Amino acid sequence: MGTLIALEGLDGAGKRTLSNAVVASWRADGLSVATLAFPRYGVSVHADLGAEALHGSHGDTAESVNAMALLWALDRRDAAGELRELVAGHDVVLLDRYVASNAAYTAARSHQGAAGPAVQWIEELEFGRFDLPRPDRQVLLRVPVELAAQRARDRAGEEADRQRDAYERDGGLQARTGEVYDGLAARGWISPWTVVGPDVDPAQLAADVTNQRRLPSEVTR
Ligand SMILES: Nc1ncnc2c1ncn2[C@@H]1O[C@H](COP(=O)(O)OP(=O)(O)O)[C@@H](O)[C@H]1O
Ligand SMILES: Cc1cn([C@H]2C[C@H](O)[C@@H](COP(=O)(O)OP(=O)(O)O)O2)c(=O)[nH]c1=O
Repeated sequence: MGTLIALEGLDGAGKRTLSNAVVASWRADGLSVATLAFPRYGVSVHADLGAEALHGSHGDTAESVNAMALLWALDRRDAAGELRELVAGHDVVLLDRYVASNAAYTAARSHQGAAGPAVQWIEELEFGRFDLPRPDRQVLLRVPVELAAQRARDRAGEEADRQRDAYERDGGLQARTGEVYDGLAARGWISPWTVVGPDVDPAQLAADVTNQRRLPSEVTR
């Protein structure tokens, strides 16, 4: 059994970039690592419908906080079996966004905090009803909202398939989402959190999060 780690943060925070560097560091240390990014665009019809809604399709779907959350949650539900297999077969599984993304964005869209009913609903839906594996640790890449927004704008300019969606254009939503993430980390929602900033050293983070929970393969060695 490996360690399941979820990387969380705002749009444009640098999750994908940090994830690549942390994975490279683990692999250099000889660990077997698997990665999965949510939403699983091009794999899950639910994820694709969600993205299309965020870019203006499917009528009023994107206006519904709960409809959007259900689409992202259904994507993960379909991945539950694969996730369990990945955890069984690797030392570390790193997820680029996981259930906390739904908790943070859903609460923020509902103008609620980290201890409010939206977060509770997501917890019961995804970890309860859908029985998704709980992450052993969650890492919050905490960057100033303006820096994340600037990076999302830059990326939209550089990559034709990364045009900013309705959430990314909503600065107020991003700021509230950042506050909910802070609250989730402070509460230790679901599992312990590690909070890092934009200047984090990926190799240090890689070492820290795997040392904080000794890998089962080390325990049996
Ligand atoms: N540490 C960093 N310093 C400078 N630019 C960065 C850094 N991390 C990411 N970026 C840039 O910011 C943009 C968003 O990063 P990305 O990793 O795609 O974010 P996310 O996955 O959180 O949305 C990309 O254009 C990326 O090249
Ligand atoms: C995975 C996930 C994402 N989201 C949000 C975060 C983003 O604003 C948006 C799309 O996810 P994102 O990872 O940012 O996709 P992209 O690479 O296309 O920018 O959906 C949720 O609200 N709940 C979720 O469960």
